[in-house]
Amino acid sequence: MLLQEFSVLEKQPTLLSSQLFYRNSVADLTLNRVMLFWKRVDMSRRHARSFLCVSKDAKNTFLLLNDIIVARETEEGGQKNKQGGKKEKVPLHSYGFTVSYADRTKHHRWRCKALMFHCKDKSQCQQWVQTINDQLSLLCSRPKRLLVYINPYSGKRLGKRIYEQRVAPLFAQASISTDVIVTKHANHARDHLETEADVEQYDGVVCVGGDGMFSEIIHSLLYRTQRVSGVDHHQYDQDLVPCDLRVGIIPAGSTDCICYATTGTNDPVTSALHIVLGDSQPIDVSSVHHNNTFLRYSTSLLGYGFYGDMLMDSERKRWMGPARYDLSGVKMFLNHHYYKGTVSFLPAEGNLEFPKDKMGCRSPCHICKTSVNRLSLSGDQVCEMAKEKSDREMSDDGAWHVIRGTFLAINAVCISCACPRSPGGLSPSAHLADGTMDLILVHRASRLDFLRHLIRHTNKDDQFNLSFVEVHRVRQFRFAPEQSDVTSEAELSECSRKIGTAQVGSAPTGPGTSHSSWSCDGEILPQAAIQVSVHCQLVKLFARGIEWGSSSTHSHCL
Ligand SMILES: Nc1ncnc2c1ncn2[C@@H]1O[C@H](COP(=O)(O)OP(=O)(O)OP(=O)(O)O)[C@@H](O)[C@H]1O
Ligand SMILES: CCCCCCCCCCCCC/C=C/[C@@H](O)[C@H](CO)NC(C)=O
Ligand SMILES: [Ca+2]
Repeated sequence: MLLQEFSVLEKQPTLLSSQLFYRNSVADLTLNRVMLFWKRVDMSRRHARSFLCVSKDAKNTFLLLNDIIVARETEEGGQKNKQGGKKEKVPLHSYGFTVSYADRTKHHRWRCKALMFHCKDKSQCQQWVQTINDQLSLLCSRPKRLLVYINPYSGKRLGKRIYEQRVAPLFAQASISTDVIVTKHANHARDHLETEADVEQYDGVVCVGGDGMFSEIIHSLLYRTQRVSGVDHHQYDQDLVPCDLRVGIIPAGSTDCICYATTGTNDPVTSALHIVLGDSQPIDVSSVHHNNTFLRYSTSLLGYGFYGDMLMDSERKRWMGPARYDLSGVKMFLNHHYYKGTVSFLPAEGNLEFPKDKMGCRSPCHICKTSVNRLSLSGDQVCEMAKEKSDREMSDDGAWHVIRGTFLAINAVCISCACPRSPGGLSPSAHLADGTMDLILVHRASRLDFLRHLIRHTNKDDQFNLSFVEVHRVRQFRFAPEQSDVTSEAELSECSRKIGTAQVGSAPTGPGTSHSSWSCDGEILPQAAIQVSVHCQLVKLFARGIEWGSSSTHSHCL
């Protein structure tokens, strides 16, 4: 924070101010509506001198109220600090209080830290604790009650331990009450949330697991929201109603790309702190239809060809944990299958950036801020947008682009899909909440070229700057696989066995057949012919997007 900004915030009306002890020195501590700040007093001078003006180490002189978790009275004789440090000496007074706060550390990770102040008597100490906590209770975006689902089999099967050891203590510290359900089978969370849970009593739902668990949660929340609002999600062109309840993700899965792309890391403590502080980040969701039947929602990767085949192969290796993706990835790379089909898409119009621009989505993102959710618009604005939409569709073939080709991969992402394996993600400059998705078409190419493309996901080179790769920012797309005349009964029954849901008459999909299958956030879709439409800001997360800079940026440093 700049000194000028600090000076503005400092001038807010004072709520409480006293002289007390901080780090064995006398300090003037002040609380106003936006921050807690302190100035060390130089006792050797007649007039108190501001620590801010004289110290070379001007760190830790203020905390924004938004970053404070809680204030508590400290036990007599000092308290071990949270990082396992030494007991702080209590020099003159045995009464003290601790202020816990969220501190930004390297690589977008946050940690819970604590500051200790010592008071002259117990009543002063109590007054400080009470006043700080009263102010915190006015921050109404902070959750008080959460419903938590833990998938004990996600990723390396550490979900339960991660929650109990690293997350639950933070929730307890912030006085958040929780109902915790450890799932017993796939879709347990989805069914419970949809039919049994009394969602009205919660301020949010937390899933401990990976992208698949997040997908379960948002499916039930979105089903419920559309049902309550009388919206039929089977209608492809229907505007969907956004879900009010926020979702928190404690990463414990194999990919964790929703968490990584919305917080900048896959760190459980960071996610827990975003939840505790009540952050809110909307994200786009796409709906996938086959004819006029709704299939699924997607927030991360909708992938046909390479990723679809890889996902289908990796499902049989789930017991291997995250390594299953590496093995299946290598296998599919060596198989080098390509698939014929026709992709049609409606490009995103308006004042938008493009996927090849180097500007990513960084918080606070002006692109996402100005991309409004339809339901937050006035009646006139809705009419205007509806007219634009119908004009666009009337001029139909002019607006829709059609590409017939042979593809190694077709990927559609609403967000960057950054994850530990690919820190930039499948589309590094995709926006979290701009109402568009990036459609990446990887045309037939040699193995070596495809390898170059894949490797560029893992480094800073541009994976789109290759002649066989094209990328478009779109609002809708359709895919039709080329009809195969080699479909045999054996292929059909193999397909039904693999996905369990194949309809009689649908073409077989997957490696070794003429059609691939779509992986939709880790689930295999039963049909290859799909229509996809993006819905702007349909779901909200306890996150704040990726902030500028990856190194330590203490909010309390001047
Ligand atoms: N108790 C359970 N037993 C078996 N499967 C479960 C259980 N609970 C949830 N699932 C299913 O497990 C699937 C995968 O879980 P999850 O996404 O948490 O982990 P992952 O696949 O390791 O991670 P990622 O999706 O990030 O790659 C989910 O789609 C979910 O439906
Ligand atoms: C030879 C090196 C190749 C490295 C290629 C790395 C590319 C990794 C990109 C992964 C993006 C993952 C997007 C997220 C998808 C999830 O929905 C899904 C289910 O969890 N996970 C996967 C792996 O499909
Ligand atoms: Ca988007």
